[in-house]
Amino acid sequence: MGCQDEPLVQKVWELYEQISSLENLKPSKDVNMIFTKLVLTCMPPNPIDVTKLCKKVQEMRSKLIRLCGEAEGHLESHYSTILGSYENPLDHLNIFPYYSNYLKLSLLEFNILSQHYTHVPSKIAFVGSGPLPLSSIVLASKHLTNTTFHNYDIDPLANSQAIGLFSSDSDLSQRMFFHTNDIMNVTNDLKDYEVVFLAALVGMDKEDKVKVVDHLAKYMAPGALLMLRSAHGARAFLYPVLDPCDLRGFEFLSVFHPTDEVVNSVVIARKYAMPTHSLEKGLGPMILPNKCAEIQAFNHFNQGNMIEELAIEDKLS
Ligand SMILES: C[S@@+](CC[C@H](N)C(=O)[O-])C[C@H]1O[C@@H](n2cnc3c(N)ncnc32)[C@H](O)[C@@H]1O
Repeated sequence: MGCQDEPLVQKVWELYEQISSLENLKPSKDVNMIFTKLVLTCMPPNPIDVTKLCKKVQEMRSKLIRLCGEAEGHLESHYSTILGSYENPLDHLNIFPYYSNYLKLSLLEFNILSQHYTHVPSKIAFVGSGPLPLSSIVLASKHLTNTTFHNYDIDPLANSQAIGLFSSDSDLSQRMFFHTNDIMNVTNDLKDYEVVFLAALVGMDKEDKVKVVDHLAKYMAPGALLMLRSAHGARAFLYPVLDPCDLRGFEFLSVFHPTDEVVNSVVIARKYAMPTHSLEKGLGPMILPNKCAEIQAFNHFNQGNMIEELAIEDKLS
């Protein structure tokens, strides 16, 4: 499979060259047009497996993911500034071009969470909330209306922009908290959260993202849920991909690959109830996710979207 001979790879490569030659990635007609083309080019069905691409294309992919992340940050900051100028910012969220995507993504995440968590979480952490924390806003205002959200961002400017959006909202201003910190420096506080969400742009490649997941596995409470965003098919040109075997210390529960305009795949996993070293002695449930090769995934379809769960054979008994 593909180096630059694949038509899709050629198209993405052309767009990458246009993006990397832009003067800057701040929102403008040209920037918006090129990124819209890129997102449409990567829309399913594009069953490309990016792990099988040649080295040159892999290098392009990791640069493109970083460029997309930079552009997303500028886009959020731009609209957060505009929203912050309104008297009631949260009444005008629909000025953000991808607001409807967040409505769909947050509904999807809430539904998947509800399948694995029987009661309403009281405290949630959102890691990588950004200058426009739409995931937390939509989840808190439309789905988890009694839950407190602790938003973490490494960028103080992102948090100061985000905080400015809530002052006029009597409900959310009491339930949204912001912490400026690299999540890798947050330790004991992580055990307070029943659910931790990990934004797609925390960890810009698999290696960095796995480091964050390992850190969360070390400090999250046993049994707590991790919801993270990945990508599938050609959308892996836009975001890093995490596989079940990357979730060391967690029991992989499921991954959902949307086929509509929601770009991110949604992964849910549960922190093992006991330290993984005791699991390896066969004292706990079956396979550890890091034994990838021994896990067979099976897919079943739900309204055209693909849900992957794992048929885990008992290899330790
Ligand atoms: C652009 S936002 C996207 C999230 C989006 N606003 C949402 O609601 O889903 C991603 C944010 O992750 C933050 N980030 C990246 N690495 C991080 C880290 N190690 N710790 C905390 N925040 C991080 C970036 O500063 C950025 O603001």
